[in-house]
Amino acid sequence: MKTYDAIIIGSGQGGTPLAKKLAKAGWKTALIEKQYIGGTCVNVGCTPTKTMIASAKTIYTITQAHTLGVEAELKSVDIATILKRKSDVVDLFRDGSQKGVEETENLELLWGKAAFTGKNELQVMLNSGGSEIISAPRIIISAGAHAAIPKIPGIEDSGYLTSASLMELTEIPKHLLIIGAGYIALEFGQMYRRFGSQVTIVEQGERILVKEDEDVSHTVLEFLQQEGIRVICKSGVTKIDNQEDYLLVSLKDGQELPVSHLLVAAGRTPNTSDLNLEKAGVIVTKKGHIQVNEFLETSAEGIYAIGDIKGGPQFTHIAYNDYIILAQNLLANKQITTDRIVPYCMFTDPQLGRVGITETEAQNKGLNIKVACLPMSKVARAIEVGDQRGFMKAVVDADSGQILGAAIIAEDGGEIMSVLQMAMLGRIPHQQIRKMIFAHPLYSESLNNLFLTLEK
Ligand SMILES: Cc1cc2nc3c(=O)[nH]c(=O)nc-3n(C[C@H](O)[C@H](O)[C@H](O)COP(=O)(O)OP(=O)(O)OC[C@H]3O[C@@H](n4cnc5c(N)ncnc54)[C@H](O)[C@@H]3O)c2cc1C
Ligand SMILES: NC(=O)c1ccc[n+]([C@@H]2O[C@H](COP(=O)([O-])OP(=O)(O)OC[C@H]3O[C@@H](n4cnc5c(N)ncnc54)[C@H](O)[C@@H]3O)[C@@H](O)[C@H]2O)c1
Repeated sequence: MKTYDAIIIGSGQGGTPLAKKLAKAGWKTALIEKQYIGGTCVNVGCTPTKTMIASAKTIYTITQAHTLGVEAELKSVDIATILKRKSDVVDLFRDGSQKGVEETENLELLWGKAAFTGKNELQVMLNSGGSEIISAPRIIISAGAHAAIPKIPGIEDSGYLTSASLMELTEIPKHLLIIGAGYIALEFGQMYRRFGSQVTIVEQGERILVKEDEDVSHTVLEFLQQEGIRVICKSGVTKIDNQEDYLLVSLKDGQELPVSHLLVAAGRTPNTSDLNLEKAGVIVTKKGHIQVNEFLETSAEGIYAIGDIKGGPQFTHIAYNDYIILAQNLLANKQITTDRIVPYCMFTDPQLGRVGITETEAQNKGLNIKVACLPMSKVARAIEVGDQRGFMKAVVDADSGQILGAAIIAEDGGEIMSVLQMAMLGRIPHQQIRKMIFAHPLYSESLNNLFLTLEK
């Protein structure tokens, strides 16, 4: 049996840098990966989607060009070239990451599937054949999640797509029906609508993005509908009939929709079921996520979990930040916790940049708050570039002036949100941002005016 100082299962955006960091600190480290270096983000998540969304944005820009006095015509959408460009970018990121792993001293990359055989022991079913038993006093589980497939009669025979397989489809769907109205549904829905698909989104909740404030969810719905996307909420798919050349999708309200393709975007299931976690004494939650404390420690001593597999917000920057926390705790005996401000950005167009608490959450907690709001139609930069969709909103503590949360729906909403995130971290009150100097005429400059609304 081979022994290491640390073993990491999964080479995502937390697992890979952690493996390199521990190895560089002199720990004999093994990184186990069953498929591709880079995990979901690089191979089938953020990188390919944002690359393809750039093509969709170009289509939109062409269709809007006349409003800026430019006559332009969209001739065709070349999905083969869009997919090729996407694959090239993925390869670039993946290869770079793999090279980095292979060149790191003290780090051994094992291609295969890991499962626990004991407390500190794993069996790796090697992709090259055979298996290996390895052990370490520290094991970090970073094995991610996969698309959840709801149990719907007929779904198995429907040839349904997930976010991963849709990005391999060499045709543009005639009519794409999407189950779910979360980030994946909305990003893909808008992208494929712009590519030319008819798009219908079916959501079980009472509205899209149900965790966001109602005004946020309403504004996002509005700009999606403006592009001709149909959104059906408080509904669900009850049955799918695979007809000869189309799918007949039945909805809860009795509607029957003939569609060409089905995308399942109904959340993600943690990759815990094949890990034999019970052999190591690692407890999972009812939803199958690994239970961790604020130090990312599992119920078993010496075993940690980072990224999507542990539940909570599922973002690349969270997996990466988990690595930052754990590396310091393991290597420098620190006691850093996961108590952190969580930013995120949905890459629709306009984007939804979000950080901290929502207005509704603040109200439910009984906090003494003020809410600043500014429509993008009052933002100089938005007027100049000709895209006035969306608004900026910030929730502030009425007593201290500290920013508690923000939602920015705007062309570069994520970047503007990040400015407010920095203010939250630096504890800069809104009164100071109101008078702060920003370069004119940036979007961020309008944070002056956003907080001016609180003085009126
Ligand atoms: C379509 C899509 C778009 C997204 N866009 C964004 C975005 O724009 N921004 C953002 O922040 N987040 C985005 N996300 C979420 C983000 O991709 C994830 O939160 C992030 O990748 C999670 O990283 P992770 O390391 O926890 O898991 P993963 O990246 O999934 O890595 C887990 C790795 O473990 C490997 N593995 C699993 N089981 C085993 C095993 N038993 N043995 C060996 N290896 C194993 C897997 O092959 C995989 O490589 C998106 C997700 C999707 C699906
Ligand atoms: N820009 C980004 O950061 C980004 C982009 C894409 C994905 N992601 C991450 O990927 C994860 C997965 O995304 P997602 O959109 O699949 O999940 P999600 O959890 O964000 O949304 C799933 C939606 O599907 C609905 N749903 C579930 N089952 C359903 C059913 N049977 N019928 C109808 N509706 C149903 C849910 O009510 C929910 O609204 C997210 O947690 C997100 O963090 C992030």
